[in-house]
Amino acid sequence: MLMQCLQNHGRYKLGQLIISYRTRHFSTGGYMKKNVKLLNQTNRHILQAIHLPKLPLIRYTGYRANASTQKVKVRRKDMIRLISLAKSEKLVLAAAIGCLIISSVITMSVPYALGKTLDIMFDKDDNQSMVKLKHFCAILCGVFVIGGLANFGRVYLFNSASLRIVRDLRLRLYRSMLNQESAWFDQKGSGELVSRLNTDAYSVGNSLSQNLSDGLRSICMVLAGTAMMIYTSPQLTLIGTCVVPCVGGIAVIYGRYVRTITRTLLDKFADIFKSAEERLSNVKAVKIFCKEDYETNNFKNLLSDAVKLGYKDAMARAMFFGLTGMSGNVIIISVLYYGGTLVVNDILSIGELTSFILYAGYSSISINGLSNFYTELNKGIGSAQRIWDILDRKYEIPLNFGIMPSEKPKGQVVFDNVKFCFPARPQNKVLDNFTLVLRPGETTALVGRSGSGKTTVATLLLRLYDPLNGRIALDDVDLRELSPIWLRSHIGAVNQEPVLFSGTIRDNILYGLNPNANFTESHFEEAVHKAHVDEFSSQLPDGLNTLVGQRGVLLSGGQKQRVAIARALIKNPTILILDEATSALDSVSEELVQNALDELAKGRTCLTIAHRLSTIRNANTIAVLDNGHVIEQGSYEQLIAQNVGTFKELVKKQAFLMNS
Ligand SMILES: Nc1ncnc2c1ncn2[C@@H]1O[C@H](COP(=O)(O)OP(=O)(O)OP(=O)(O)O)[C@@H](O)[C@H]1O
Repeated sequence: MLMQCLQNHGRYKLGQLIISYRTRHFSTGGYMKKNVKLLNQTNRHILQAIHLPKLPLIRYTGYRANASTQKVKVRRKDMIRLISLAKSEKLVLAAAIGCLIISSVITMSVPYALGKTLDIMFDKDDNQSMVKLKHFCAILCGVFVIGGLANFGRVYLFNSASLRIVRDLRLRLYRSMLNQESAWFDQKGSGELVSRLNTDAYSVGNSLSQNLSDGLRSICMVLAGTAMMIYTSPQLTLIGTCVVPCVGGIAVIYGRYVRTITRTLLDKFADIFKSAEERLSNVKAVKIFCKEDYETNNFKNLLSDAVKLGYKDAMARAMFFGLTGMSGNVIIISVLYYGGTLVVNDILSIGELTSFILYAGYSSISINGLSNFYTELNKGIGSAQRIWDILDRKYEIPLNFGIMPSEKPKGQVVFDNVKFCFPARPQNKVLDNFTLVLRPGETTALVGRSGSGKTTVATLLLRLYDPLNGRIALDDVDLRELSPIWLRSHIGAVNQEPVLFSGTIRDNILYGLNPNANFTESHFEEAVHKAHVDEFSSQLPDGLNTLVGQRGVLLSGGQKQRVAIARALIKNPTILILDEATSALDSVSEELVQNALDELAKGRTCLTIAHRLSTIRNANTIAVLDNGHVIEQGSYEQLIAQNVGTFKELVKKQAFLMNS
C-alpha cells in the first residue's frame, strides 16, 4: 500500500514537472492564448498516459492564467486594481486617513502618559508632584477629546466612502451583467449572479473600508509603538521584535491560502444559492411533486460540502492565531524578565518599564490586527477576481455597437442559409440551411413539430444570438451591422410564457415603451382596450393599478398574455413576433384577442408561431419547419391543395384530435 502511494506520488510529481515545463515553454513565447487549448489537451493526455487524476488545467481568461509563472504578477495586479476602486473617494479617504493618524497618535500617547504619571507619583523628592499631576491630567483630558473626535471622523468617513464604493461597484457589475448576451445567461444561474452582486461586492467594499481603516490604524500603531519602544529602551525592543519575521512569514503563507479558499468557497456557495433560488422561485413544482424533504436533503448535502471546505479555512485560522498568540506570549515573558532586571539595576524606571510593556502590548495587538487586515484583503481579492471575471468579459453582442438609422425600417427580413446551434449545446444543430423571407406588411406563420426550432428563429431575429453561418438581414442590412438596441426597439414580441415584473398592470404595459418614445394616455388606453386588458382589470379593486406579484404570479396565464399583448402594442413596432401569443386564452377570449392581433399585425411584418393551425389561416405565407430548414411554403389554401405534404398531415391530425 505504502509502495503504491509512493509510486502514485512519483507519477503525480512527474506529471506536474512535465506540465510545468510545457507551461513555461509555451507561456514565454507569447503563445499563451493560441496554445492554451493545445496545452490543456496535451496536459490531459499526459495525465491520462501516466494514469493520473486531472490537475487544474490552464484557462486563458484575458490576462489571468493558472500557470505558476503568472501567479505573482496577477496578485499584484489584482491588489492594485482592488485599491484603485477607492480612487473616486480619494478626498474623503485622505480626510479619513488624517483622522486616523490623529487618533492613532493620541492612542499611542497613553502608555507614555501613564509612565510619566507613575514616575511623578513615585518621585518622593519632588514637592510639586500634585500640581504637576493636575496639569498633566488636564492636558490629557483635552487630548483625549480630540482623539475621540478624530476616531468618530475616521469611522464615519471610511464607512460612508465604502457605501459609495460598493454602490458604484454593484452598479457597474449589474450593468455589465445586463449587457451580456443571452448565451452567457444560459450557463449562469440567477442565484449565482445575485450572490456576486451581494456577497462579493460587499466583501470587496469591506476590504476597502472597515478593513482598510483598521489595517492603516494597525500600521500607524505598530510604527508609533515600535518608535516609542526604541526610544524607551533599545535593548528591550531588540528582544521584543525578534519574533516579528517569523510571524510575518506565517501571515504571508496564511494569506495566500485564505485567498484560494475564499474563491473556492464563494464559488461553492454561488452554486448552492443558484440551486436554492431555482427551487424557491418554482416552489409550486416542488410542492406538486412532494419534494420538500428531497430538496431539503439536497440542500443539506450541498451545505455539508461547503462546511467541509470551511473546516480547512477554520483549521488554517486556528493554526495561525495559535502560533501568533504563542509568539506574543514568548515576547511578554522575555520582556518581563529582562525589563525587571533593568529596573532592579536602576537602568530603567518603573514608569518607563510600564510604558514599554504597554507599547509592546499595543504593538502586538496591532500586529494581530495587521494579519486580520491581510486576511480580509485577500478575501476581498478573492471576491474581486470573481467580479473582474464579469467586468472584463468582452460582450459577444455589444449593445453600443452598430448602425442606428434615423428612419423606421421597412420591415423586410431575410434568413439566408442560416445555420445555428445554441452555445450551451454545440453538438445539437437547431437550424441548418434555413432560408425564409418575411415580407413587409405581411404575416408569415411558422409551423412544425415541437422542438423543431420555431422559437429559435424568433430569438435570432431579435439578435439574442448570432447565427454560426449564413446571414439574417433587415432591409438588406446584416443584423450584425445594426445596433441591437435600434433593432429591438422596432420589434415587438409576445411569447408563449410572458414574463411580467413586480409592479402594477400599468407599469408592466408601460415597460413596452421605447426609451425616449412619446407617451400619450390615449395611446395607452388604446393598447389596454385592444388587448382586452380592461375586461379583467375593471373587475379588480385597483383596476390597472393592481399589483401583479413577482413574475406576475397574481394573474392568470391568460391575463398575463393579454398584458404582454398590450405591452407589445404600446411599442408600435415595425416587426411583430407572436410566439403562441394566444395559447393561454380560452376560446372566447382567443377569438377576441386574435381579432385584435390581426388588427395589430396589419401593415407590420409579422412572424407568427403557432401550434393551433386554425389561428394562422389568414397568414400570407405558412412555412413548415423540419430538420432545421423550411420543407414546405405557401398560403393555407396552397398547402392544403397539395396531394401530400407535412402541413396537410398536420391539419388532418389536428382536425382528428379536435373531433375525437
Ligand atoms: N437556450 C438553449 N440552449 C440550448 N438548447 C436550446 C435552448 N433553447 C432551446 N434549445 C433547444 O433548441 C431546440 C429548438 O428549440 P425551440 O424552442 O426553438 O423549438 P420550438 O420549435 O419553438 O418548440 P415548441 O413548439 O415546443 O415551442 C430544442 O431542441 C431545444 O431543446
